[in-house]
Amino acid sequence: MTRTPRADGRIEVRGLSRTFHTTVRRPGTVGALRSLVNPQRVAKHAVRDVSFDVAPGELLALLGPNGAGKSTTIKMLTGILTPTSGEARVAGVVPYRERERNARNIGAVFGQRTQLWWDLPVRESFAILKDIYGVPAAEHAARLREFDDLLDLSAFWDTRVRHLSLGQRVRSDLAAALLHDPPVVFLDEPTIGMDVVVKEQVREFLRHQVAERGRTVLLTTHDMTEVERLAERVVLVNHGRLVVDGTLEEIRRTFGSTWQVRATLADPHAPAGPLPGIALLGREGPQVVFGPDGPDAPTVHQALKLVIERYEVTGVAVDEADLEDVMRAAYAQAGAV
Ligand SMILES: Nc1ncnc2c1ncn2[C@@H]1O[C@H](COP(=O)(O)OP(=O)(O)OP(=O)(O)O)[C@@H](O)[C@H]1O
Repeated sequence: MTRTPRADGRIEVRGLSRTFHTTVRRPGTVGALRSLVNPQRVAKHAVRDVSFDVAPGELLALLGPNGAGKSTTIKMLTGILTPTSGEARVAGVVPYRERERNARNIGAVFGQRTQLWWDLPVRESFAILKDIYGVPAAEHAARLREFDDLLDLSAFWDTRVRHLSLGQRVRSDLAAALLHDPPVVFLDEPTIGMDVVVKEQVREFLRHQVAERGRTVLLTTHDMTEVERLAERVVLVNHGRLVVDGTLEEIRRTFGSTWQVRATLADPHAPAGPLPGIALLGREGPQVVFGPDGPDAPTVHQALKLVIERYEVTGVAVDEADLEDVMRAAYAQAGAV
């Protein structure tokens, strides 16, 4: 058995901002010449005054449209970029001040590119990482066994990285990122382009790493199924700013209160009426339809429980707003800044 990580994997982000300065070319030949002599500088505020916390052992999804500032935030937390202002701590370390110390506490996987040695078989990359991080041999072997059980690595770990399929490569990257047992893991679109079976395998692995190993995970993805399967809490960013921070339940309640609970009553003549925060939307014989009533309406799961407790039912069905629609509503309402 591998031990659970000892360092406190908390992530603290306070007023974090990052501005990029780039030069733009003026149009036309004269413009190009002018730009050579007097370059036109423009400021891009990629991340603006962002604050949030991730508790040890929590999986948080950092969501936002293309260009919202997610990767720039992760780069500051991994120590690759220095913020323009604000502060961040990852497992107690300021990442961009103490890059090496931070590297020992974190694992990072960027779905679009590998951190493994392209020309080496996967297992040799693992051996090099073991030496770099000074992982004791028995611990390394035990962890590899655990990762192999969950990710089926041995089927391809003697293959050179350059010959791996995308799914095999990302599974190898995940294992490589966690071999030194970091308390904090950053995943930037880890399952992009994977087939559904491999995606589910990777999600199961991540659930296991959070629940059984107590790792803190910060995940970016554009895949709402992934968010529903993995995340309890979500931070939404848009144009570099944080626009929503809440649990999926809170976000659904605020931006997607369009659920319906349809129940079939055992007695078709039994009286039916509203419940606290729940309106009776319609009735036809034994079929009754309930929906949310007001801003303090319960979630669909709570409503389902209340309906079943209150009425004797022979069948029940639930319609819930699609998470994609909920997020669109969240951007439209909260993101219009
Ligand atoms: N090195 C850089 N120089 C200049 N501008 C940059 C640099 N890196 C990022 N940006 C800009 O900062 C903004 C935020 O980019 P970022 O990559 O953080 O977005 P993202 O939310 O990760 O997007 P995606 O979902 O497309 O990956 C974008 O407008 C991007 O063009």
